[in-house]
Amino acid sequence: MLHLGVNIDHVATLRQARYATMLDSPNAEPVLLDAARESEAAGAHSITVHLRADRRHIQDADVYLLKRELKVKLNLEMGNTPEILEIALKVKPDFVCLVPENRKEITTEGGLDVPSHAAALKETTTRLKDAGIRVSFFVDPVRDHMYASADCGADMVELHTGTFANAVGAERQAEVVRLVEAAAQAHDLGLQVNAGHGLTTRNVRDLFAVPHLAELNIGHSLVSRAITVGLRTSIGEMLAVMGEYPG
Ligand SMILES: CC(=O)[C@@H](O)[C@H](O)COP(=O)(O)O
Ligand SMILES: NCC(=O)COP(=O)(O)O
Repeated sequence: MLHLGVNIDHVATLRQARYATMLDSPNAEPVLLDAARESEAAGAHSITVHLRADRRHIQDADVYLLKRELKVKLNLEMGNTPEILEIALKVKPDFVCLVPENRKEITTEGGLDVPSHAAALKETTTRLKDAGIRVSFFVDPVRDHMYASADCGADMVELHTGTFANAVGAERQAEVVRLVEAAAQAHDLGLQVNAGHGLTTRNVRDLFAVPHLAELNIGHSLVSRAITVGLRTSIGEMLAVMGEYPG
């Protein structure tokens, strides 16, 4: 069964639009924990949050609160920096997904360059795994990056689907081929295969040619759709489509 990790970053984006950095201030809405609970009630298998260095959406206190209150597993996305690593080691989420981060980007623009940063990634992965945290690498569907992820000790890869989501026609088909090959390689290397970024109920069926998928992490489209139909319906619609995955 294909699992859904609901990314609630952009619930916090709306809260931060009023700079409600004091999470107990009267204008700190929407309440992130309410969104997490709605997601759980809708059938989310895990909750994903990205604690960015610039704290543009998720705040440190959110991560501690979610870890304490969630019934489902917590997946923390983070750049490989000493500051965020120390927080991860204190919070002890169930999973960490290491992602590239660029302060000026509007959203995550691609996967980690694993071969170029192998030593640093390996060291962080070891520290996280020693703390009992399963580690995922957010990667583009590139052969070398699958091998390098396994070499660094990652348990999982999350295949970056942003290029897939932005492509149309033949370009999307070409990206699907890359994702199919990368998923097969990662699986052969013993890595759990996840995917995410830019996925919607309109494009996700095109991804179903990719084998071995265990989990999709989806946020922006679910939160956007929730504005008109509510989070439970939005997540329910996605889970219904994901139920068609043949794997
Ligand atoms: C790594 C990733 O794909 C998610 O974190 C996604 O980027 C949502 O967060 P942002 O929109 O802040 O990038
Ligand atoms: N890692 C991808 C993720 O968590 C959600 O990405 P998006 O659906 O918000 O683009």
